[in-house]
Amino acid sequence: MKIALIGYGKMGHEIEKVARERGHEIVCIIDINDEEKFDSAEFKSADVAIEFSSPQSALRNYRKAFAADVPVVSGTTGWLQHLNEVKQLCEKEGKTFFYASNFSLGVNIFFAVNRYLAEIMNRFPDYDVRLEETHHIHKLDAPSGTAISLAEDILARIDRKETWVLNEAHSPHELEIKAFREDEVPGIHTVIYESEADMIRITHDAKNRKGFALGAVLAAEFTQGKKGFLTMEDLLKF
Ligand SMILES: NC(=O)C1=CN([C@@H]2O[C@H](COP(=O)(O)OP(=O)(O)OC[C@H]3O[C@@H](n4cnc5c(N)ncnc54)[C@H](O)[C@@H]3O)[C@@H](O)[C@H]2O)C=CC1
Ligand SMILES: O=C(O)C1=N[C@H](C(=O)O)C[C@H](O)C1
Repeated sequence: MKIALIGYGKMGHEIEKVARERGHEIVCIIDINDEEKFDSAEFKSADVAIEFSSPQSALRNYRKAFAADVPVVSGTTGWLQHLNEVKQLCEKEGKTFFYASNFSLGVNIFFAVNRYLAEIMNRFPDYDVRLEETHHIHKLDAPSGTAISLAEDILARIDRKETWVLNEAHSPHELEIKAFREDEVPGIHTVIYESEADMIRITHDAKNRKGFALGAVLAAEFTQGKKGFLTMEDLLKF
């Protein structure tokens, strides 16, 4: 496949490696201040663009890629206030867009375990639930996109929780998410259930960025011949 990269930072470099190992060609690399490249023949020749940039630039990049009729796979976090707009572009204008707050297989298995545990815990109100995430000090958004996905899955299943909050919860109906920033940590997410008697903790701890990058390239391969808004549930079928 011919792949364009939008955002050539930590993830862009990791994705380039995995994509080349899987036999793909990188036809165009667009980083900050490269906007004219969206109009280039190289970009327009791409079968798909993989976008990992910043919360502030993601939506503009999607629009630019769609205008060139290039499908987009994006892992950028912190832009979800525009989600409905992007879904509408897919539905009304037949664009292809694959989004995941976390592309790693391990995290998507962890999401399934989180959903199952939340279903059980809905019947046990003695347990309070909270989330913690730890990432490298360069991360621009908090809480992480992955923590928000975990929180939304919990809110959909635990009736006693109504909304998530970053930092301290002030009511039992709030689901607390604590975000820590330390050194070069690739990403740790923990869901904690605590009663007066005990504590149950489930954790996903990324050892590096390879899992995110492989998932993004698999998603790019999956977009071929497909239209609409796609997610890891479409790719992994669980
Ligand atoms: N969904 C997932 O599995 C994962 C998501 N992420 C998310 O991906 C995003 C990027 O992460 P990293 O690569 O670690 O960040 P990074 O800061 O290392 O790289 C971002 C790159 O985007 C570039 N950029 C900034 N504005 C741009 C623009 N307007 N157009 C094109 N490029 C632009 C920057 O110059 C930089 O090279 C973050 O939002 C992060 O949370 C990160 C890892 C996994
Ligand atoms: O910024 C990162 O590094 C990561 N961002 C994603 C998120 O916000 O959940 C995924 C992963 O945790 C790494």
